Amino acid sequence: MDKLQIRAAGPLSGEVTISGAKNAALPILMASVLADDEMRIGNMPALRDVNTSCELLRQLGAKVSELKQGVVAIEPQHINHQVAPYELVKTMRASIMILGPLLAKYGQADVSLPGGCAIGARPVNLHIQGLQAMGATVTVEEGYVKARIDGRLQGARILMDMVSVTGTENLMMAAALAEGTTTIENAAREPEVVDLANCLNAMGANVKGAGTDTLVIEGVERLSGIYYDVMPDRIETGTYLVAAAVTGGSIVCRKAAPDTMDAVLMKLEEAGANIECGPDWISLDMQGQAPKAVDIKTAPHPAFPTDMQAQFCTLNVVAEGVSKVTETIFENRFMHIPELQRMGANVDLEGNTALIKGGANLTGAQVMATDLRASACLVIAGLVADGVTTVDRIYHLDRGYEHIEDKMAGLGANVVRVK
Ligand SMILES: CC(=O)N[C@H]1[C@@H](OP(=O)(O)OP(=O)(O)OC[C@H]2O[C@@H](n3ccc(=O)[nH]c3=O)[C@H](O)[C@@H]2O)O[C@H](CO)[C@@H](O)[C@@H]1O
Ligand SMILES: C=C(OP(=O)(O)O)C(=O)O
Repeated sequence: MDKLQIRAAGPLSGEVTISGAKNAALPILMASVLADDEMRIGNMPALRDVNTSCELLRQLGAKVSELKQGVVAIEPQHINHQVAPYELVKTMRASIMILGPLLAKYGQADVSLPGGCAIGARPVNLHIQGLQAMGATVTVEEGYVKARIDGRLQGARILMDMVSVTGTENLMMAAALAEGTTTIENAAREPEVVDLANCLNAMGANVKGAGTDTLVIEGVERLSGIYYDVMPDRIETGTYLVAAAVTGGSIVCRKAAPDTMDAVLMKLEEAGANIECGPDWISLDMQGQAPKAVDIKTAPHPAFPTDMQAQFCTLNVVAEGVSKVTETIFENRFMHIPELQRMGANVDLEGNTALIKGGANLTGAQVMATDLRASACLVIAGLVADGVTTVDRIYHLDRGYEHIEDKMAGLGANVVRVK
């Protein structure tokens, strides 16, 4: 199994090109099921989750091919099978987003229940309730969500109990081909939800309100295949910016989307970074200074994203001052703290809050990555630790970071993949 070995190599400097967003690419790949003809999706990141999604589409019968680097062509008209098996779903929870498109297009879908993961239980009750409100019969049998509808799904008013990103996306895709109007209240406002809505509208859908908490979707009878470029990954961008801040460095992120990153950029400025933005770039300069500790509380967009919480824990561990990091989205998203403690971090965990005393001199250790962003925060810690840090189980990282060792090396870091 691959590992990453990291040695401190001074402040990060230079430029890094940001990839397409995992969390936009995955729903857009699932949305291709809704099209009558070929979809071409560009700015597709080379990630394990993208490969898994392509494999899922192939298992359904779709023809999927990589045209050139970063462009995937999908011919959904060959789909002849509506089952998403456990073997694939267990490796990627986002597979649940095939449920809405398959049901809306074919009237049936059997999707393995994704189950929990390291960060929490992650139920899908809101996805199921929304489809039921649209007239579907949904049962859970032998670990599978089995959904059926005779004819088309019916537009409905759906009030989401909690803000759910993939729940909103699943129901938006289903509603795009439903009969009549669907209203989704308390919808997620994440930029990736907006990217999916833009893609669906380009395919011929009528989705209004994306980016607000109320979506109004007029169902249409058919959607066409189109070319669409996936938006830049704001979490990957944030990860490199935090890495630069932790090392007291100065970097530029190219092909980024600064307008999707307000909460993260505000916190980096509060930590002492000098941030400048252009239409598609962000620069960060710490002017050789160590970061200052910042309090963080995660919440749905536009507040601070849970997917950046672990990286900011590492920043706070080495920063000047004390800080409080509160996680409100997932019940178990502090699995990185014990690993950071093994490297010398000074952290007290109290329920959903980490109290962090900054200024730690970290030492390299063998650490275990338990989820995607936990892995990223350990890599960042390794950039300033004395000695060698070895991050194990990096298949988590490969789910969400394209060629992380190459991109880090481009910024002057010493990060090596060991087979
Ligand atoms: C592929 C993708 O886009 N993943 C992102 C998505 O995950 P995902 O869409 O799975 O996360 P949700 O927004 O659904 O989860 C938010 C909260 O709602 C709860 N919940 C969710 C659905 C449901 O039916 N019932 C329920 O109780 C969850 O347990 C969690 O506590 O948003 C998360 C929160 O921003 C991010 O961390 C993930 O990177
Ligand atoms: C939790 C994440 O992803 P997923 O929902 O795919 O598990 C993430 O991207 O940090």
